[in-house]
Amino acid sequence: MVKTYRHESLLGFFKGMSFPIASIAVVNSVLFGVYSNTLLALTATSHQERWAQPPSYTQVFIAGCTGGFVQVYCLAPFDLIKVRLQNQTEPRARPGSPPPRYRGPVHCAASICQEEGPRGLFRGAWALTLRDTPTLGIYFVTYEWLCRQSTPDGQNPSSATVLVAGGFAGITSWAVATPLDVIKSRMQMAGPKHRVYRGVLDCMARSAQQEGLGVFFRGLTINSARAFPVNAVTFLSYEYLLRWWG
Ligand SMILES: CN(C)C(=N)NCCC[C@H](N)C(=O)O
Repeated sequence: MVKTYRHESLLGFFKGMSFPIASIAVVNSVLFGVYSNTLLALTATSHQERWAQPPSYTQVFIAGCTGGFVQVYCLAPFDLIKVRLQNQTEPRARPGSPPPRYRGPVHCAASICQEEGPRGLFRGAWALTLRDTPTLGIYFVTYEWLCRQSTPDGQNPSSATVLVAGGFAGITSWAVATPLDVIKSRMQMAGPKHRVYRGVLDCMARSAQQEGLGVFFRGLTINSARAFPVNAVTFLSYEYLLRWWG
């Protein structure tokens, strides 16, 4: 934090923020929409009946994995641009200094398309699929399990339960996802001119060889600190929106 502040001022902390904001509504709608509809197809019970006739954990896991798999293809380009902008550490342009490689999200997207072709926007998508498919299964199972543990059978969980269960589901999912998150970000940073890795396994092996196993847990603390409030609010919004409109 200190280094980022000294080098890039407060603005350094907000780098790459506009794209995640634009994308989060779309990505979460796809994730929760596919999850709910898969659960509906598997159990034939609506969201209102879900706490009275709870689905099995296997059904929740399959629905979560399906949601995770589908949302990757909306998330991949936004995530790539975020990672490229966040890793660009030049101070803000001063008169006379060379401009940064990417001037903003739109310029970043256009440069990637120009230099790497439109498929370049999906660089790292395979690693993202490996990260998100099982992780989102675990995410929804953790949430369901925590809600059921602290709610009498057949009743809707309280808001406090939803907040705590959502927060811990977020932390658990990031604990599981962090090793592949590290690999995914490394693969996204490699361009066609600097293709550093031959694939996910090569990236894993070389990162572990060069930096030790600790490399797979980089960012875990900050991801977990962020995950609790973000996912508490995400699940509370999901539950209430479906109760009102579902
Ligand atoms: C890769 N992982 C850990 C997940 N996709 N976890 C589910 C939570 C997603 C939520 N939008 C967040 O950013 O925390």
